[in-house]
Amino acid sequence: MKESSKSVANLTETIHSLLGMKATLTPNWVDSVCDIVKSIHSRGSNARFQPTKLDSDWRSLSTADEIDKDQVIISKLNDEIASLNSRINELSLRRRQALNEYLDLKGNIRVFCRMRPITMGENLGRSRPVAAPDSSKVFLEVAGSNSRSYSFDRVFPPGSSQDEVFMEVEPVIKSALDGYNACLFAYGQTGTGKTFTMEGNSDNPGLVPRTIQALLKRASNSNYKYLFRFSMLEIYLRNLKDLLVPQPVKPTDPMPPNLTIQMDPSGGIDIENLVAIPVSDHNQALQLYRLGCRFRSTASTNSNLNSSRSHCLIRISITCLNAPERRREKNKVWLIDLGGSERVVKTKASGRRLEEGKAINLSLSALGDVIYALQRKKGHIPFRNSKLTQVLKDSLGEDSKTLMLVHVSPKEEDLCETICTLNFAARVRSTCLGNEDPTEKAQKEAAKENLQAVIAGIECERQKLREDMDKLNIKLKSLTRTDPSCCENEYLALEVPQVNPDITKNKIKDARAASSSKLPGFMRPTFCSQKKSGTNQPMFDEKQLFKTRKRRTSSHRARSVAFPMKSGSEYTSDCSISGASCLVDLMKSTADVETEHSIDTSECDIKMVVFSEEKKLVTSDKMENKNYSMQHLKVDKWLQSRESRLAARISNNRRVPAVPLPLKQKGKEQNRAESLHCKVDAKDFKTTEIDKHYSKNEVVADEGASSSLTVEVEMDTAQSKQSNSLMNEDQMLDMESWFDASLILEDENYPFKVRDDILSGELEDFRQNEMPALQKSKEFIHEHNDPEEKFYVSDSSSKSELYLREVLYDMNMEDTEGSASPNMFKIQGRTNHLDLKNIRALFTDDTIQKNTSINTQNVHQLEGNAGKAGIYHPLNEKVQIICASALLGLRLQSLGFGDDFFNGLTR
Ligand SMILES: Nc1ncnc2c1ncn2[C@@H]1O[C@H](COP(=O)(O)OP(=O)(O)OP(=O)(O)O)[C@@H](O)[C@H]1O
Repeated sequence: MKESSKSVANLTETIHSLLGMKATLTPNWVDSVCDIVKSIHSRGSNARFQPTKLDSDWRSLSTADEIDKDQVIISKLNDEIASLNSRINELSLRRRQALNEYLDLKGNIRVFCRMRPITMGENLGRSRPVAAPDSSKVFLEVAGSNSRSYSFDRVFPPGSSQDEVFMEVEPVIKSALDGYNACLFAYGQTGTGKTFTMEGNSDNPGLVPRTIQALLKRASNSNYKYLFRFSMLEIYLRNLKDLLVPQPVKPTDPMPPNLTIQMDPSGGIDIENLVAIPVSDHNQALQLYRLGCRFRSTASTNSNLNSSRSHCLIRISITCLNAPERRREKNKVWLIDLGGSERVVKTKASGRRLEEGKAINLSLSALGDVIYALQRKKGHIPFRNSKLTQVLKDSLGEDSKTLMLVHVSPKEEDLCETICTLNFAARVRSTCLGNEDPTEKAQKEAAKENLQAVIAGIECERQKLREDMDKLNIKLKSLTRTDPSCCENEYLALEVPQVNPDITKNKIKDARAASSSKLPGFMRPTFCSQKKSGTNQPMFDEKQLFKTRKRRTSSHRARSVAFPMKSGSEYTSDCSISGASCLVDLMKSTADVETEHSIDTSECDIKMVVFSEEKKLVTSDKMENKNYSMQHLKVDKWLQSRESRLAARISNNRRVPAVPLPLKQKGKEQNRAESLHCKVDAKDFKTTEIDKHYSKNEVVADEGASSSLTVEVEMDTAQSKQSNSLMNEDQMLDMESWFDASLILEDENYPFKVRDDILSGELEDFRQNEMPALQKSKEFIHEHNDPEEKFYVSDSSSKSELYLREVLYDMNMEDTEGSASPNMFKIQGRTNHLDLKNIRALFTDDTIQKNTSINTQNVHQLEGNAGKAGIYHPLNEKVQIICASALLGLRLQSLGFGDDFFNGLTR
């Protein structure tokens, strides 16, 4: 049965292949096929093959009526679709070649000129200095005999519409779909309509929305699947800024990372950290574009109330694999709204405006040089002269299409700027009126027209074939009851990369780590420099991205003030500045009017656009993000509490290191200690801490030796080494945490009481994390407790003694080489900087210093008050000598103690 099902499954394929060889069919073969079919029917298989005669070709099939008619039709349809498909591909290839030839004839670098109309309220002046006598010439009327005319690939007079402009641009867009890199520039004096051409308005959309629409529409009509990714950045004062990353609003807001230009081995340019968002829908792309526009650096100038102070670059990356008509699998289209060129002599700009103007002019000049060099096919192309040309290096070469839309003002007062602009355009185009040979020009025109006709013919034929294919697909669908597009093997299953902030963040982090790890230490960025440059911030800060930043409401805007600029400045126009920046700016030069960088855009806006069509993904990712966030929250919480604890300690003037209790407390506390040795999770944390300390130092208050005032330190090197070898890294860490927590304060009734405020926050952490480890270490200490290795201190052990004990303790921790370490110093080899800091703090603490200064005078004073709680007991001379020697030997100074302390001990 299994075998028969298999043969049924294979039958279709077998028959198809046999039908494909119908020319060589023999009656015997036909009979054998019919037998197979019959045998299948007789076995009751669910195959529905009803061979019938379809056309004359099949009359030879004696049992044709048993062949499934549907299957034959389906196979025929598939064949026809496949042949149509290959024909369309062939035509596409021919069209690409023809288009490329056409664009070559037109010039890979083409220059258009658009003249801005006179806007409402503008004074035209006495005469009209700029005129467009035909569609390729601009005539400039200058006083005297200096009138000039300039030639362009196309001139758009003042009344021309956005549609007309786009029609001329469209071949470049088609070329971009064919796999060529393309650049579209809007160049011109400030206020001449560059942004209008590129962006347009709701009634007259500009080149950017039209280009996006055209690309998406054409791609949807293609046989292949395209992936588009949208990026937007600006070059402001020689810095690259990603416009799709939320920009800081307040000075305290984190800076987005700086973008850097990278060149891959194949010469391709990549902008590191630049966000590229996959777009599949026109509206989605437009929303991103609008969001990016809101982050642009703009300011009010004399010439334009809303002047762009940077170059705005939109990059549409196109990926399409295996399409034969494409030049390369990945290419990009750049749509660039250049900053307005300015004449500083005229604008009299100063301060930031001057800087901005200078930066814009320099990069425009660099761009002109590059295009000029490319036109002249020079050996050296000066790409490195500006960030703009560096970014566009791989999109401005021979194999790319470049279109520059030069904008001029119709006003007489702008004549100088217009001349500059037209000269720039002429240089870029490398041709002026009169330079071209008329015969050559006519031939070129004829060839262009011919190619245009070829392209139109191909497109028409392709369209017809496409329609036929669509019809066949519908028919096939009705027969197979499946979506033929799914079966179309020509379509590539392009996996659209999802924007995962975590991945992006990690990628950037890794990349940074990798790049910085290659550098020697002194060249690596410090924390401060990173913070300054913003590189320490993740590109997609999770908190930032998912947190709704408060939008500036209209009331907030209303609080912005409008004030006139100082006379004499170029900013005679009123400038709206937010209240926050107002005072600062008034104090500065008025020329330094705040450039508006980021307005009214929240991260949520971007998120909404990016994830609008990927809600499912977000939902599933959310869980991961949540877990991730929770983990981070835990760590953050821990770090915060730790920081606050440290801060509290540092600011606390009454801080003393942990010391064992004086004799009079001994009995009570020893009992507590004993009870806690058995019960580690006791509720009384204070006692636990104290007990821990006892355990740590193995200090035993000896009642019998209460008046001896002797500290005996017995050192057993062998034992010590053994102990050290037994203490593992975890235990060391636990001990460190534990020491960190063991701060106690003086109190009248309970002289060495654990500070509740410090420890309360730690209690839970301690119970959960440190207690088990502590218990382990305690057990360890008890296990290795040798009575001979104990510190013997008097009942009335003073703070001084105990302080020295602390010093010795820390010293021994520092002295990893020291062979004379007592067994009790089990954390040898690890520097406990926190404890060290605590001890240092003693010496800077007035109150404590008074009591703990170890000099003879103080010792005598303290001796007199030995019986009183809270007063240090004088030290025995012997102890002083031992300790001083030990301190000396163990490089006290390397611990950071000053000479005062050292002298005090040795005196
Ligand atoms: N072709 C046009 N039709 C109608 N209005 C136009 C046209 N060109 C420009 N404008 C208007 O002129 C003004 C200035 O234009 P726009 O802001 O686009 O200049 P710009 O060259 O981008 O200036 P900048 O370089 O300072 O940013 C705008 O109000 C715009 O609407």
